[in-house]
This record gives sequence, C-alpha cells and structure tokens, in this order.
Amino acid sequence: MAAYILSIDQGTTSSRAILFDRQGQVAAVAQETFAQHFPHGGWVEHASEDIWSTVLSTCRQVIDKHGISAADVAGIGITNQRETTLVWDRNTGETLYNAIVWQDRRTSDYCRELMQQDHEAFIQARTGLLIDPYFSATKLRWVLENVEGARQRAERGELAFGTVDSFLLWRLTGGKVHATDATNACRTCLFNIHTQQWDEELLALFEIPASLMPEVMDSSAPFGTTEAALLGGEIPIAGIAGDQQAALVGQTGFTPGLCKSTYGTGCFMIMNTGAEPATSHNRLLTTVAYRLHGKPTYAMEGSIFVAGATVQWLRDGLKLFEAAADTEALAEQTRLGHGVYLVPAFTGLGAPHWDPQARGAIFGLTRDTDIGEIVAAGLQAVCYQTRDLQRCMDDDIGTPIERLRVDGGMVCNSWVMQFLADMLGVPVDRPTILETTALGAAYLAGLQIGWYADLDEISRLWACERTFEPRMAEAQRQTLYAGWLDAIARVMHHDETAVAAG
Ligand SMILES: Nc1ncnc2c1ncn2[C@@H]1O[C@H](COP(=O)(O)OP(=O)(O)O)[C@@H](O)[C@H]1O
Ligand SMILES: O=P(O)(O)OC[C@H](O)CO
Repeated sequence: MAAYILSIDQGTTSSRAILFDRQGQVAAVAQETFAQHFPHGGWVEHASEDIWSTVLSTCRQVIDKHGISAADVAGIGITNQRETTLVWDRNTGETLYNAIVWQDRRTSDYCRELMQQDHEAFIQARTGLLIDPYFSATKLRWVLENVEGARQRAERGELAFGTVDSFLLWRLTGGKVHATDATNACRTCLFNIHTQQWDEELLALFEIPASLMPEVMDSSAPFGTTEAALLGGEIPIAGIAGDQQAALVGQTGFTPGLCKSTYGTGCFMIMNTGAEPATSHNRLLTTVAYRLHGKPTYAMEGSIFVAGATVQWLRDGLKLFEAAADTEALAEQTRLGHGVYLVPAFTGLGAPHWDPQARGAIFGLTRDTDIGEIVAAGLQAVCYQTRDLQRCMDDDIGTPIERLRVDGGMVCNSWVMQFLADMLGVPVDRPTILETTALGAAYLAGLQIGWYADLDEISRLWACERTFEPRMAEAQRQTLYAGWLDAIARVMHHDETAVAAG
C-alpha cells in the first residue's frame, strides 16, 4: 500500500518536496533555491522555468533519495507562495512573462488611482482584501497591458492565468487541468469570497477576460493526476492551498480563535474565524482558510512583507555575519534596551499600514552601536510587527488572542521566540514539526484520499516541542514597543520625490 504523501512547497526563495507518512512525520526532504530577479526598483520576478524545474527536480530527488517509486506515493499536496502571477499559452504551455512575485510593487501608481476613485470599500466587501500591488489582479492586468499582443490573445481565449499552484497543476497534469483552490483564488482580488466565484464586476474593473481564469475547487479535491513520464507513474493530486493557509492546516488551526504565525521570508499571522467571514476595521484581510465539501472556513490575516528577509539582508547585503543561525548568539550578547530600531519597510509596509511608499530605516544609532544591536533590532522588528497585528486582531475579534502557534524558517531561533512571547504577552507554542506549510498540504491531500476521516483525526497529530512563556515586565514591554511605534511613524508616507530620486 502506498505509504507516503508527497508535498510540494513552492516558496518565495526555494522549492521543497517532502514525503510525509500517515502520522504526519517527515520521511525525506529535498530543497532547491532559485534566482530572484529585481529588474527595476520595487520589481521582483522569478523565471517560471526555475519554478517548474526546481519543483520537478526536488520531487524526483525526494522519491529517489528515499528509495521509493511513484507507486509508493498515495497522493500529492501542493502549497505555494501566494498572489504571484503567471500567464501562459494554453497550446504550448509557455509563459508570456516571468512570474511577477507577490512582493512586486510595479502597480503602485495604478493602485493609487483605484484608491482615488474610491474602489476600496467595494473591493474589501467582495474580496476581503484591500487595494495594494500585493494581490494578483493588478499584476495580471500589467501583463495584459505590457506584453505585446497579450490582451488580444487573452480575448481570443488562447491564454491562461494562474497563481503558482495553478501553473504547477497545469504542468504536472501535462496541460490537462486549469484549476486552483479557494485559498489561492481569494488572494487574486478577483474572487468573491461570499459567493465563492470569480466576480464579474471585479473582472470588469481590472479589465480581465473571464476566459483566463482557472476553475476554483475545494482545497481537498480530485485535481487530476501527474503525467506518468514526470515522476515515473500517475499520482493523484489531491490537495492544494496557499502556503499561509496550508500552515494553518498544518498547525491544525481548525477551531475559531486558533491563531498561527509563520516566519519565513515574510510573516503571516492567521486566525481561524469560522464559517462566516469576519470583517476587519483595522485593515487586516479576510481570507479563506480552507474549503472542504464546498464549505469555506474563513480567517483573518495580517501580512508582513519582510521577516526572515531582514536576516538575509543583514547577512548578504550588509555582510554582518555568515549564517542566519549566527543571529541568535549575536542577539543574546545584546541588552534588550539598546535603543536601536530597524524598520524593514524595504518593499513598503503591509498590514496594518498598507503603505507601498514607505521605505526602511534604522533609528537610534550612536557611536558605540555594534553589530549585535543592529542584528537584534532586525530580529525584534519582526516581533514588534507581530504585536501590531495582534493589537488589530484583538480589537477586531473583541477577545484577546490567548496563545500563538508559530512555524517557518525563523522560529528555530529561540531568542526571537522568547522576545516574541514577551512582546505579545501570551505563550508562544513551537510545534515538533516546523514544516507545517508542507504538512498542511499533505493533510489536505490525505483527507481527499481517505487517509484521515476528518479534521479531528488530524488535530490529534499536532505536538508542541516548546512553549515560550512571557516573562518581561509590563513597563519594559510598553517602553520598548513605544519606541517601535515612534520608529514606524517616521517611515510612513515617505516623500514621493525622495522615492523617485532614490
Ligand atoms: N536561526 C535563524 N534565525 C533567524 N532567521 C532565520 C534563521 N534560520 C532561518 N532564518 C530565516 O528564515 C527564512 C527562511 O524561512 P523559510 O520558511 O524557509 O522561508 P520561505 O518559505 O519564505 O522561503 C530566511 O529568510 C532566513 O533568513
Ligand atoms: O514564500 P513565503 O513562505 O514567504 O510566503 C509568501 C506568501 O504566500 C505571500 O503571500
């Protein structure tokens, strides 16, 4: 009997393929990073063939490495960087342009026009999102406007649009299936989260021909089977979810009020809000957590664009240390009240500020500021931003978050996790399996293929490795956080002439 589910985690900086057994334990992992392209200031692209080739090769590696064959894989789950936009030719499968990455800000001016035309309330009511270059709609429109012949070809029905999951599904099934799941669809800004359908008025507003759009399916569904030649056999693709929602599933966040935060390139805090969408009054997003048997479960989300990416910048840009793991020792040697604040608004600010013009800054430098203080400030910024989101969520939901489940590449840093618990004033739970994103996709596939009877059965598989209890005195917490609020206020609404000049 096939003993594994193959989970494909196509992230912003790397593609991973992970084999999970039925207990949700990792059997084998393969990972490949790929190039980030920054063709102009604020633009971020991936070569679509890099996305595809790293996914295919990591899937093959993980199967080989573990000495199994396609017949041992009961199903595939796909999880992916969300919002990232691809357009391809339905006949050849060739993409028209690089993947425009979620972080890309090229449509800022168009977004400003939409704001000035007062479209935001309408967009928020239909999609749960706000107007920002982050979401797919303006990126897709950009491709249609800027790639020669694209609009005409789209109008003739020759092209397909997809987020990364859709693109991979198309390629894995040999061009037979053009579909996505509701968690990815709801990040495009073209999907009505109430009717669970593409919204005709939004398609018209963004000038997107409906023929481009994929079919929207549940997160656990029969999406198709892999072309036999790709992985040595036909494997059913049975689960799809955007990576942040998949992490909520991997953390078994199935009850309203349960909240998780994932610290990878960015940080995404998501709370399950149940069967009805909850609207934020604090500029958080309403999103689909997962959709099963045609029924969506909703979530509230705070999206921070830069978390682990600060560590990468300190390492690769400023060359302050060799490895991301070195930050823990550097921060440990630093006293907390060092007075340095690093605001990593490299690509503007996400929730709750949504300021695409904001830019990063370091405040509080003195003649004796050392590397440890700058590194600690970079790590602390991630925790301060989580505190910003927590305040918004507490206010929107009306009851304070009781505890937070964490995952993602950064959470192995125990110094960060302790400071996070101190800043939030609630316990922070780090699970035994940190690959929760991939695990969530495996669980979704497992539900579809009958490995798990229901969500309760999956919930019993979650296990905590360590809880970080808050231990900072309230007065110190407030003083440190007040310094952050002051720093963030200073980078907001950056002078536009300075942006243009810089
Ligand atoms: N020990 C560490 N301390 C702080 N940050 C870390 C540590 N280890 C990894 N990171 C950061 O975590 C991020 C990688 O997390 P991951 O979940 O793999 O990201 P993604 O899925 O977004 O590509 C990187 O930005 C890296 O700098
Ligand atoms: O690739 P990650 O893990 O940083 O996730 C990216 C998010 O899905 C963007 O919304």
